[in-house]
Amino acid sequence: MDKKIIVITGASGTGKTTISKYLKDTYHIPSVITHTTRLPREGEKNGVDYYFETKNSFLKNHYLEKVEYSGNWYGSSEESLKKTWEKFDAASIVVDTAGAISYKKKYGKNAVVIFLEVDFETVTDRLKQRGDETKRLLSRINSDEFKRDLQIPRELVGKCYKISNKNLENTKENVNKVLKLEKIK
Ligand SMILES: Nc1ncnc2c1ncn2[C@@H]1O[C@H](COP(=O)(O)OP(=O)(O)OP(=O)(O)O)[C@@H](O)[C@H]1O
Ligand SMILES: Nc1nc2c(ncn2[C@@H]2O[C@H](COP(=O)(O)O)[C@@H](O)[C@H]2O)c(=O)[nH]1
Repeated sequence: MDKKIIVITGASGTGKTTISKYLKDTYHIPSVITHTTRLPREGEKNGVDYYFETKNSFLKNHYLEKVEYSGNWYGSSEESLKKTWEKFDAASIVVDTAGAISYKKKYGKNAVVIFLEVDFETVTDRLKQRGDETKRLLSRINSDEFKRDLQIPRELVGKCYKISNKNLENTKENVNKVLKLEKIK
């Protein structure tokens, strides 16, 4: 079987991490952990949610792609994906749309891109409820990256699955359908 990377993308707060956890809990599809210079949120653990880096340590790693998002750096390594593929046929990764474009370009049909769509008001409410600190939340929802990621970028039009994440149960059903169509599960 071809190795697959399920690339979960969309604006901050659209539910990407929630869906990657669903894939892990329900289908045992592991998530590739990425690196960030952002400080951990309450409850986040190094090596589980992210590899938390300083600006200096971030620069020492080699990345397949890296981005600046709302004032912090994020990057993912090819080595982590290859290590995961040694043990599993499919893995997931949570990235912004710039990252999703990079994965699609590099892995073609082996990159199954899921774009999660939620309207601006709902996503803002969800970020508040998640406990994001007000100053950071405002700076994030006003960032160019956040606004950009509310829509599918032209590079991914016709090359990704768009799923509305209004209702989580419906979203999971739609994700199940993608896994079947792509012969992942
Ligand atoms: N369908 C849904 N209905 C209501 N709440 C949801 C739904 N999906 C996710 N959430 C909640 O919305 C919040 C944001 O979800 P999540 O952290 O998964 O988003 P994200 O896209 O990974 O965000 P970020 O890019 O900022 O890391 C979480 O508190 C999550 O529990
Ligand atoms: N292109 C990449 N985007 C990444 C990576 N790791 C996370 N992300 C995305 O950044 C924003 C902000 O994340 P947050 O955890 O601070 O809310 C979000 O869209 C993530 O999906 C990465 O390695 N590359």
